[in-house]
This record gives sequence, structure tokens and C-alpha cells, in this order.
Amino acid sequence: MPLSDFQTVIGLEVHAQLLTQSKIFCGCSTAFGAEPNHHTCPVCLGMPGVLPVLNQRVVEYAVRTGLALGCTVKPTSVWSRKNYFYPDLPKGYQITQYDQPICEWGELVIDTPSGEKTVRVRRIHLEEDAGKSVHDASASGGQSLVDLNRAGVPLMEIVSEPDLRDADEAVEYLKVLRDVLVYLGVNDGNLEEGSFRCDANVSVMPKGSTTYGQRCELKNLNSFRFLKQAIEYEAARQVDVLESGGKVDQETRLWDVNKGITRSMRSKEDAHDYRYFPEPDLQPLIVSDALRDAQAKSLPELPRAKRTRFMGQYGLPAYDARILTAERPLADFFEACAAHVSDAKKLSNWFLGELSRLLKEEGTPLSALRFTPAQLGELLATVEKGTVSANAAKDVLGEMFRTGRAPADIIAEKGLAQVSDVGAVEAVVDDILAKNAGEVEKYKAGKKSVYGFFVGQVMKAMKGKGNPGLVNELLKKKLGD
Ligand SMILES: Nc1ncnc2c1ncn2[C@@H]1O[C@H](COP(=O)(O)OP(=O)(O)OP(=O)(O)O)[C@@H](O)[C@H]1O
Ligand SMILES: [Mg+2]
Ligand SMILES: [Mg+2]
Repeated sequence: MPLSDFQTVIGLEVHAQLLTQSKIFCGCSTAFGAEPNHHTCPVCLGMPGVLPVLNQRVVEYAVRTGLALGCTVKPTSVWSRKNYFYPDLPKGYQITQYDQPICEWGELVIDTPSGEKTVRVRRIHLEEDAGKSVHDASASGGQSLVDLNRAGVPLMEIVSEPDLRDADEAVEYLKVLRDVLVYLGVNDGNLEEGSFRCDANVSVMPKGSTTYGQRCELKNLNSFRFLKQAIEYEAARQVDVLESGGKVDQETRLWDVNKGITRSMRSKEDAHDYRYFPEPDLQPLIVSDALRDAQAKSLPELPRAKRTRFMGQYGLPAYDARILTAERPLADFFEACAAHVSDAKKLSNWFLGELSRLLKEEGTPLSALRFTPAQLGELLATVEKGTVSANAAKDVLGEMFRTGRAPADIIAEKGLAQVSDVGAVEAVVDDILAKNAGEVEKYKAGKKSVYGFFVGQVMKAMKGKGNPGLVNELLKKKLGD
């Protein structure tokens, strides 16, 4: 059977680092970039005789996420020990949640080419991160060092059901999930730096089958592009294995960025390999009604709801609304500006075009913008009135962006105002037509191509500042069109 006769099945496990200032079971800082092993204490170093104390903020963030994804938030959940040996895991176990996670059964709606799709979220659980091994690969070195700054940093694992059916759906799910977490303020959404990580479980089955194939778990997917490439490569690999009479082994495979392939890292452990058992040093985790209600009350409007509202309230196409609502600061700034303009679609065009270009080019965060929503409103009004051309307005916006000066001042100083005075433009039009009587004759005799010549002459005489709409209107009138 060719590749096209197989169906890919994907489930994602997402590890999101929670944006707390201190670690999950001790008071050490979670700040990035400190000298190795400086953010450590006896608790996160796994010294004997110490006891973990749960960071309450971690619970709040997990509950908030669970509510946003429509999960059942469990009043009681349980901490477990997941035992394994690794140099960056000094305790020899990771405190995590296993059979009784804090949240279960939610969903995330994504867009696919064939419409909306609801992807089930099976569980959300909390756990501590491990440390980091730093391997010296040089010929002379060959040492491995351990940095435990990250040990004990709070992670939230969000596990989807195997509901995704191709790489694009997986990428879409991951993007939508990331936007939600960033909206909630629980995660910074940074794939490259690893504070938002994703493992992809991939299997294939003959189309039409209802029995899933054996899955492989893919790691090292630190960009949306790698996620897509890795899933596509892996699905094709599994089909090859099956087609050549083999069977897919359950294993953990690593995405090799340079070669563009996945390769086997280890055969996948089963749960019993980890000897999970309830963590004796921590009480069951109780989520009170009060805590849950407080989180429910403070939930922000989420991207999808905001998108729908933007389409209705501002009459925007879905495409615009999605881009404008992907990040909360951008959506907020758009709304602040929309209060100062009459045509929200025109405003959206500026946001998607010139403004996003400037933001990208200058690397400025929205929070550091120098001009105010009212000033952007003013600029759009001057374009509307024909005081400046759309092109000149781009220059004005660039200047506002860099200096925060008022649009009127910039227009005056740079002499960008268009001439929209009927009398003034008419005088120039009359003059040009009079000077080019021969061409006017030809035009009237049917040689319509000289029209552009008249426009050019008028504009030249007005140093490019004639209001183009008015110039055209008057020319046509005088030429008898
Ligand atoms: N046949 C399958 N094909 C593709 N994905 C699958 C299949 N079966 C399960 N999955 C997905 O695999 C993931 C399993 O994640 P889960 O965290 O439950 O267990 P795990 O990977 O065994 O544990 P660990 O957290 O130790 O990696 C889920 O996202 C699930 O949807
Ligand atoms: Mg998992
Ligand atoms: Mg897994």
C-alpha cells in the first residue's frame, strides 16, 4: 500500500514551564541565565532529610489552565514518584502526578482546512523539571557537567488524546494551545528556549481502520517547523517499516535537525518501569472551591472568543481577526486604537501591514510603542480627508514610531500635506491643459492613452502633492469625460 493509503495518528504531550518566580517545592529562583547551580538549595538538590513544600501559585496556574480548556478540575489529586536514574536527577525520582492528575478531560478547538475540529485534552498534571547535563564534546574534554538550576522548576504537562490526523493539525493545535497559555499568563510560549516543549506521539494505520498502530514518541522538536517535518518523516518511516513486512517498535526517537530524520534514542519505558508510587512527603493536593471559583472569575477572554467578537464588533474578516487576537497586547492595542477611528477594517490594514512591518523591523515590543492610539487615529483621519496620501502616511507612521511626535507636526515639518484645495488644483489643471493643446486634441479624438501624461504633468507641477482623487476628478471634467 502506498503512503496515501495510511492514516497518521498523533497525540501531543506538551510541557509548559509555569511563570512562577520560585520553584515548585522550594523557594529557589526560577530566573533564567544564572551561573550553573546557583539557584539551588537542599530541597532541589535532593539532600536527605528535607521536605518539599508546594508553591501555591503553581496550583492556581494549573487550575486556571484547566478551566480555560474546559477540564474537570479535581478537588483532590495525588503526587507520585517517578523513579529513574539520570545524572541530572539527584533524588533519583521526579515528583509528578500520575494516576490522579489535577485536571482531566478538556478540549481545544482548532481550525483545519475542512472546518473546526475539537481535540480532546486527556489530562493536565503538575511536575518538577529535572536539571540539565552539559556535555563537553571536544576531543580533549569528554566531561559531562550537571547544572541543577532547572531542577524543581514547575512544569505543567498537557496531554492530548490521539485525535490529530496530520502534521498541520498538530502544528495548529500547538499554536492554539500556546496562544491560550500565554493569554492566561501561565507560560511564556517560548519553544526555542524550551519553556514550552512538545513531544509528538506518532503512529500509522491503514485508512479506514479503527485500531491504532504502535506509537513512537518524538523529542527535540523545538520549533513548529521541526514538529511538522518530524511527524511527516516519522509517518513515512513507519509506513516503510510496515510495507517491508516489519513491525513498528514502541520507542522514543530523537529529531535530528541536521539530517532531517528521526533516530532511535531508547525503547519506550512502560509505566511499570518507573515504579510509580504515591509521594510520601506530600499530602494529596486539595483544590478548594474558593480557589477554583477565584480562578474562574479572573479568566480573561480567550483568543477564540476574542476573535469571534472582533469579527462581529468591528466587522473584520476572520483572517484579520485571528492575527489581531493571537497576542493579548496586540489585541488590546488594536481596541484602544479602534476607539479613535471610524473604519476598523482600514485600521486593521495598517496593523497587519505597516505597523507589523515596523514592529518586526525595529524589534520593538508593543509595550514600548511611543505613539498613542489617539495619534494613530489622527493619522488615519488625515488620510481619510485626503490631507496626506496613503504613501506619505507610511512615512509619518514610521516617524511617529521612532519619535512619538504628533502626526500633524510631522506632516507640517516634512511638507507632506496634499493640496486638496479645489481652486489651487484647478488652476494647475487648466494651465497644463492649455500648454498641451495638441495632446488634448488627440485625447478628444480618441487617443485615451495620453491621459496618464496629463496626470503626470499636473503632479509634477504640484511636486507630487496634488490630491490624486481631486486631480483625476478635475482632469476628467475638463476633458469632457
Ligand atoms: N496509537 C497512538 N498513536 C499516536 N499517539 C498515541 C497513540 N496512543 C497514545 N497516543 C498519545 O500518546 C500520548 C501518551 O502520553 P502520556 O503522557 O499519557 O504517556 P507516556 O508518553 O507513556 O508517558 P510519559 O509522560 O512518561 O512520556 C498521548 O498524547 C496520546 O494521545
Ligand atoms: Mg506524558
Ligand atoms: Mg510521553
